[in-house]
Amino acid sequence: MAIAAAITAPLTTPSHRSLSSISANTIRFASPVTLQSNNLKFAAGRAIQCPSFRISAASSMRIEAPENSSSDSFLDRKESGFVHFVKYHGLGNDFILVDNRDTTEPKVSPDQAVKLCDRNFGIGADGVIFAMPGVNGTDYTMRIFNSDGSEPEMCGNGIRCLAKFIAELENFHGKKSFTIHTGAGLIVPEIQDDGKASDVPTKLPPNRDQSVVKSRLDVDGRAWNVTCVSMGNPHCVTFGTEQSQDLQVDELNLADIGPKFEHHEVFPARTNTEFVQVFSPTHLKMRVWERGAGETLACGTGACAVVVAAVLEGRAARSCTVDLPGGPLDIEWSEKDNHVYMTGPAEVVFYGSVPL
Ligand SMILES: N[C@H](CCC[C@H](N)C(=O)O)C(=O)O
Repeated sequence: MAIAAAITAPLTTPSHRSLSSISANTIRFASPVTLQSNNLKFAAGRAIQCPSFRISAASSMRIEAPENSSSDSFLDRKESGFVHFVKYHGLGNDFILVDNRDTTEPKVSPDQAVKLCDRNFGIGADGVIFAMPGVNGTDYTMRIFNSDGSEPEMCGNGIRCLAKFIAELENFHGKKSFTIHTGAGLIVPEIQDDGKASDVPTKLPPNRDQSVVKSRLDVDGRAWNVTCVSMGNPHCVTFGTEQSQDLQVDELNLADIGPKFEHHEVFPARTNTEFVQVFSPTHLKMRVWERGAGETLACGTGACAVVVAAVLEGRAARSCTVDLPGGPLDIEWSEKDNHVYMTGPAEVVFYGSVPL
């Protein structure tokens, strides 16, 4: 079941609308990319302009709700003292999804999320995602806690799982659209009953066309070249050091180097870090150390950040397959509409109830 999902990270007001496309096989999101520079102060006192990509998804969605979903489904159970959830994953980047549509308060606290995400003493996941009531006129809101309890702005694999979760909860069939507010902006999935995904581009205000690529960042005594982008959440993409641009990602000790990037003083909100190997201009391989989650098997926003950074560094074409430890994602940064498309799976793993 291949699902592609969108990254939406409008720079500015949430007034723009974006659409995502979901089908039983493929969700395609279209996201215009604009560049904006952030000023970061490096330890050496040298400020670098660090581009932050803003992406706002705009396409439409087709979902085939599960045939057997019924009104008395498991998800309708409401015993007090328990949280009912559905475990989903997108390429092994796995999440506990909670129906939180009846309250604006997450039913699971950040501390409880840490416990639930524990792979030995809990359910086990990279994060907890809530389908919550909409705000400012949107149908739903997505909130997410990482497995360390921190709350990121956005999650690419997670939004694909959430869209499928909502379709099941609402028993969607036929043409249908709904809006999801996220910490990085709006996604408006539109279900097409003809199975087509139409793309409604979102117009983001032009940003300063400044961007700095392959900047030097000293980490752990080595001078890395990094391109930093925002998908609503922060990403630091590296293809290697000033000494060697031929990174062999499988040889990296991510548990050692990952936290040194994540907690580097130039990243006041911490960062997700993608380490990338280029097989060809259309085939990249990455490993990711996620902010607040550590090494994960996949990172949707990270894969998008990697392709945009690779294009800017002249290393890749605009359509690439990105191999992650959990599997491949197809990413396209469209020259035509400046959108980024991401295609990959989102799967239900199991249903469960947990006492809190
Ligand atoms: N840990 C990330 C959020 C999840 C992003 C990733 N799982 C994705 O699929 O985009 C952060 O703190 O920004």
